[in-house]
Amino acid sequence: MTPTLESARKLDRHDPLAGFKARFALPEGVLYLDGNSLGAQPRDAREALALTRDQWRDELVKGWNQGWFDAPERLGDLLAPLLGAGPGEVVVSDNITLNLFKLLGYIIDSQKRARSVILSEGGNFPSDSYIAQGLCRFTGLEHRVLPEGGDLADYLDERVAAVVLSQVHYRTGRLRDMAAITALVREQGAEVIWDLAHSAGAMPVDLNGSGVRYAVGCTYKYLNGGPGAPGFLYVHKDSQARGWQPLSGWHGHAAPFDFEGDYAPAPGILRFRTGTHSALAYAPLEASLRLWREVDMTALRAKSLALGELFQDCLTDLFESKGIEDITPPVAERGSQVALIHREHGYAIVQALIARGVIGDYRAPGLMRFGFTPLYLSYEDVWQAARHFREVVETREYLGPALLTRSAVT
Ligand SMILES: Cc1ncc(COP(=O)(O)O)c(C=O)c1O
Ligand SMILES: Nc1c(O)cccc1C(=O)C[C@H](N)C(=O)O
Repeated sequence: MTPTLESARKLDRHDPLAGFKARFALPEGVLYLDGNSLGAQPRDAREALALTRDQWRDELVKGWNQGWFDAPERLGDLLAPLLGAGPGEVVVSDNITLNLFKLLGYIIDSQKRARSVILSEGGNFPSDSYIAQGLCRFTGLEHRVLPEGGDLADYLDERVAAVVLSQVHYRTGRLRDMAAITALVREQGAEVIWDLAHSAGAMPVDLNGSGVRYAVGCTYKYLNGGPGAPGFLYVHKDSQARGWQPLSGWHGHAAPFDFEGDYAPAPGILRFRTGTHSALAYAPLEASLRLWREVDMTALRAKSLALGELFQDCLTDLFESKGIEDITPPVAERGSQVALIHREHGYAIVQALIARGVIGDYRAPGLMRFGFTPLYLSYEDVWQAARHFREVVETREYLGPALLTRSAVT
C-alpha cells in the first residue's frame, strides 16, 4: 500500500533524530535531496565562520598559533570516531583527488617499488582514475582498469601495488563489503585505498574493524562542511612510518619551523599534510563535526534506509508505466541514496523538480539521484518530495520549455 501523509507524520513523531533538523539552515520551501553532493549548512557553521573571520581581523598572524595550524589533525581526531578510526589516524587536508595521489605514491614507496600497477575501477567517480593516470604518466607506473561489474580477484596479480575503490558507488549507491575486499587484496600482497565520499556521514564506517589501512574522503557531502571543505585521509597506525608521500611539503615535515634544506617526513599521520590550508574553510567543518559527535550512528543508518524506502514505496507503482528503472541496490547493500533512470527525460524531470523546490541531481546518462540525509530531512519531507515527483511525471510537466536549459552541476 502506498504510504499516506499521516503515516509519514507518525514516523516523524517517533524519530529520535528529529531534533537535529532545527540545527540546520535550509531555505524556506526547499526539499533538499542532494546532501550526497553538497550538504546543508549547520547553523553553528555560520557562527564559526564569523568567529574565524574576526580572529583574522583581530589576531592577524597570531591566529596560526591559536588553532589554525593544527586544525588538520584536530579535526582529524574529531572525525575519526565516525570512521571507526582512532586518534592520530585521520588528517583533514586537501581533497580526495590530492589525497589519493599522496597515498598511491606512499604505497609505491613503502613497497620499495617492487610492484608497479595501479588498479582503479571503471565507472567509479572519474577523478579517482584520472589521478592514477596522472601519477603513472609521470612515473612510469602502469594504470589498469577493473571493468564495471568485473571480478576483482581476476585482476589482482603480483604486479598490482594498489587498488582504488569506492565503498559506496556515486551513481548506483551500491555498498561494498569493505572487510572482505580488503582481506582479498592484502592476501595478494597489494593495498587498497577506500574512497569514502558517499559513506562518511551517510552510515557507520568501521575502518579499523574492517582491517583497512588506507582511505580518503570528503567532508562537503554528508558531513556538511561546506562547499570546498577540506578532504580527509586515513592511514592505520601500523602503516604510518613506511616511506614518503609524494607531495612532500613543509607542513608534513618533521620540524616545519626549523626551515631545514631537506625534507624529513613528520612522524605519524602528520606526514600526510602538504602546505598551507585555508583556516577559513576549517571553521564551519569543525562546527559541523562537533554536531556530528552528538549523533547516534545506528539511529542514523536506520533512518537513512527508512527514508529511502519511504521514497521508493511512494513511487514504485509509477515506475513501470512511466519507463523509470529503479537501480537502487537492495537495502542491505546500499548507501544513502535512491538511483532512478529515465533514459529520455531524466534530466528534464530533475529540472522540473528543482523548479518546484525539490532538489536532487542528474548524472548523465539518464540517472536521477536522490540523497537521504537523516539529520535534516523528515519523513514528511520525503513523502512530499515523492508527491512532487509523481505529479511531475504524471502530468509530464518536465516537457515545459523553460526547464530545458542545461546546468553543469545538478
Ligand atoms: C566518489 C568520489 N570520489 C571523488 C570525488 C571528487 O573529490 P574531490 O573533488 O574532493 O577531489 C567525488 C565527488 O566530488 C566523489 O563522489
Ligand atoms: N565536488 C563537487 C564539485 O566540486 C562541484 C560540483 C559537484 C561536486 C560533487 O560533489 C559531485 C559528487 N561527487 C557526485 O557524486 O557526483
